[in-house]
Amino acid sequence: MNTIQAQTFGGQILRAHLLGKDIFYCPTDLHPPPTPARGGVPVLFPQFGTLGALTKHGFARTQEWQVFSMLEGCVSANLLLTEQADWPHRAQLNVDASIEDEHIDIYFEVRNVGESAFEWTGGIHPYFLVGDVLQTRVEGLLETPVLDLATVNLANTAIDQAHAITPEVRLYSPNVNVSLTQEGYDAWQVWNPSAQHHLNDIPHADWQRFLCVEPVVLTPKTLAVGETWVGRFTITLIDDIS
Ligand SMILES: O=P(O)(O)OC[C@H]1O[C@H](O)[C@H](O)[C@@H](O)[C@@H]1O
Repeated sequence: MNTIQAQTFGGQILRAHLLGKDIFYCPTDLHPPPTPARGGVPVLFPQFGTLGALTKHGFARTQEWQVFSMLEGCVSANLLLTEQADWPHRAQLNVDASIEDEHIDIYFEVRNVGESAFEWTGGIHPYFLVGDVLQTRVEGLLETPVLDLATVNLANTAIDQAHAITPEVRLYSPNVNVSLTQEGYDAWQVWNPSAQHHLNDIPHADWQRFLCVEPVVLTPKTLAVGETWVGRFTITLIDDIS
């Protein structure tokens, strides 16, 4: 059965079970709030990473959202993000995810409901459960048509690369083979913390179990008052291992 599970903290999808496969890495012992949950699909807004002066990856992932599970296999999460320190704006964020047949569709919508225009970066940060990142490759990135994770020295160094956007990339791994398609974003960020990581919110060896391939907005987008931006991200299970 296809199922999808989310939590209100961060409006975060945690797990999705698609045609018998767990798609996302998510530790069983998640650190409780206010630590952002490391796993599933965090939402990053209004700042990607350290691309500005705000808190890393913005505030959305550490707020309590409203989550509605309307039907089995559908999640709708909403957050009215009000003024924060150094961010005197208001944004309505919606994440709508549905899982059907061999797809997971995730819509991320940002609407400026304040009284001033704002710039933002961000996006979504899926942790794909790959089984073994050292036997994983990503195909279809513009500058690196075949990114073979076995060759990037993850024993010593993290991979943290931004690639110009392409409509589709494919992730081939021992756990899942998926096609990733998007509209609205401007980059794919590829991240794995390597064996040398200092993350204290996952079992140490788990670095090898996931790879993040993130549809993101890295060039600041301006949203005028009342304007809405929509990003679409679709994960499709594929069978061929070429
Ligand atoms: O540890 P976090 O704050 O959740 O960030 C995890 C990672 O997110 C993104 O992939 C960034 O590109 C990385 O630089 C960052 O380390």
